[in-house]
Amino acid sequence: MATGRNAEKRGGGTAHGRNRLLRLAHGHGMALSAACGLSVAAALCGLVPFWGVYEILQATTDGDGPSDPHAVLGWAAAVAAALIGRHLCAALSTGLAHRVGFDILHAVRAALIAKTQRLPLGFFLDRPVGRLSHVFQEQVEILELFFSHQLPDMVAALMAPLLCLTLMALIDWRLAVAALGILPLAWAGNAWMMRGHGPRIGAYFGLIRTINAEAVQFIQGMELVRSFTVRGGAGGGLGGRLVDAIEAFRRFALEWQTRWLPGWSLYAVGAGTAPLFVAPLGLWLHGRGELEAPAFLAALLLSGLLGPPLQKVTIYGELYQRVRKAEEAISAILDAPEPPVAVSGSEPVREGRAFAVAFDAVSFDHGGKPALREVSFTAPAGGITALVGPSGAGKSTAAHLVGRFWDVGEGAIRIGGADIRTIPPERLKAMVSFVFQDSTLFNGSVLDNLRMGRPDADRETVAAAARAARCHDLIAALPEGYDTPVGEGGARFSGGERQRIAIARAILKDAPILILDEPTAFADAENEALIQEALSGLMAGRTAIVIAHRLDSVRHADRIVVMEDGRVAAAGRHDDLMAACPLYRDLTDRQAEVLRWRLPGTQSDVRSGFEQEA
Ligand SMILES: Nc1ncnc2c1ncn2[C@@H]1O[C@H](COP(=O)(O)OP(=O)(O)OP(=O)(O)O)[C@@H](O)[C@H]1O
Repeated sequence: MATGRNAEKRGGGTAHGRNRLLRLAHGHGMALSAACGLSVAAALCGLVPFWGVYEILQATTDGDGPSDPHAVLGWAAAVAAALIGRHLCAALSTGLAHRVGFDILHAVRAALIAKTQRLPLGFFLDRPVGRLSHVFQEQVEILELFFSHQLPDMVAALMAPLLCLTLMALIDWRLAVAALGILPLAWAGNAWMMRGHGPRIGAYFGLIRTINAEAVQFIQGMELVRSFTVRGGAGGGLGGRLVDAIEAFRRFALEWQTRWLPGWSLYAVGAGTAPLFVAPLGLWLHGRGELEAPAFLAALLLSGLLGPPLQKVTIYGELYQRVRKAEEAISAILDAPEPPVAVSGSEPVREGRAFAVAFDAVSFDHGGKPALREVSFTAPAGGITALVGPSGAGKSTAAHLVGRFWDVGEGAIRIGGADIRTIPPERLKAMVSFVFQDSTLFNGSVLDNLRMGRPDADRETVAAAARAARCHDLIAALPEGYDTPVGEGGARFSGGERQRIAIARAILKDAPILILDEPTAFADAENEALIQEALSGLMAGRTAIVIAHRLDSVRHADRIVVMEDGRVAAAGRHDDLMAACPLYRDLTDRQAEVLRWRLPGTQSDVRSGFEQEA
């Protein structure tokens, strides 16, 4: 059975990522420990004034005056130092933790970027952009927030109640025990609040991912949205889905808050009511002469300090669950299986200017749905091979497999005799160039975009490639020439102009194999002629696989492979196929019909196509 993308699931998993938080912290252990220690020190300093006041009261209410004036002064100084020390420690802790947080933020983003360059391109075709950008942005920031803020605060919030109880026990252990009376109520509130919390956090992130994915589609499809404003039309659909996603999130958040509130209220009341347990016992002990007034007062004040850190502990516990989910999403990318490189099993690549590309009984499924079945054909070295066939026949899938967007399920694709799975990914990347129907340009100058093909190319070489791709004049006429910014996604250029720049990029890259996916699909007549000229320059001496819907553009190809339903129906030259392949004849007839219906002047006549000398 062809396995295709299913193999990805088997090889994946997040086993390596289980302790990723710990691994991320590794190397920052000293700084993180210092940040947490300083945070605890700040909490301790916050308690010193209470203890100091207690000591001072003890010393001054004993008799006619302070029994030990030096001790009183000493405690006053300690209180003052603690007030300053508390803020100093907190500031140092924050500073240290932020350094670690931003280091980790940087390291995770760098790891994600490096990983995404090693992942097969199919990984990105299979996932919505919004979902991936949510991981790169928000979820990485959740980790940064955790290390910068939450971890030191959480440690301090856990330690503060223990310190409080210790001081109370030093005053009178019975009062400390009484303060523990808050625990049953707080525990019950916490348990109530946390019911079903794990799945809800998962649902929370799921809804945010949906909003991101819909927002990206909505903005990218704005032209469509504006053109179809009719109620229930495609535009209404895109906008409507985003509105629905936002509304679903609002409903979810409100429902979650409603469920969470009673438990939280119970917990907050429970955690904050220690004085109610301490006061009656203290009064009773004081009445029996077993507890002095200053000690009673200090214990009462200390018990009042138990509530806020305990409330923080719960909030941080909830935030920690979000951190775990974010870490899981990041790990799912970092631990995703990379295309394996087999070390043996085929001939080595036979060096040469051009390489033949051979499909050998290739089968492939898209997530269980068969897309290619035992496809075999050879694209001859240095020649043009056209893939034609009805929509959904598997042409794009076959072309993508040459670049290992996904790995074949069964069979093999060979370049120059070598199974592409044995070719190191960097080498394969250098061997194959793609030009798609609608090429993307990246924010940056025209020069930056062209140099993606060859980063070390000098300006003269870049200009020569642009001349060959018929876009030099267009670029030279721009206000800053080759240094002109292209605008977001190349917005400054028409579709046809973008295609010619993409072709110049491919000329610079100088890969021996070209995959062209209908590169003239969206061009007007004038641009189409220019793109054809540019492509002729690009294809010279290279092995080209061209996906073509318009058969007239490839009638001169060296080989035409007719695909139907994931299989090769026939292969040969135009004349042979016209004689022997009814499907090809039918496709050609239908196209001729379309050309007859074309409005006069809107499109070029049947073109010369990719000429054989190309
Ligand atoms: N990323 C994908 N995920 C799931 N199914 C896919 C994916 N890409 C293609 N398919 C399915 O695989 C089959 C072959 O699609 P493919 O795009 O390769 O055909 P095609 O001949 O290039 O079609 P077209 O001419 O319309 O572009 C179709 O049934 C299609 O729905």
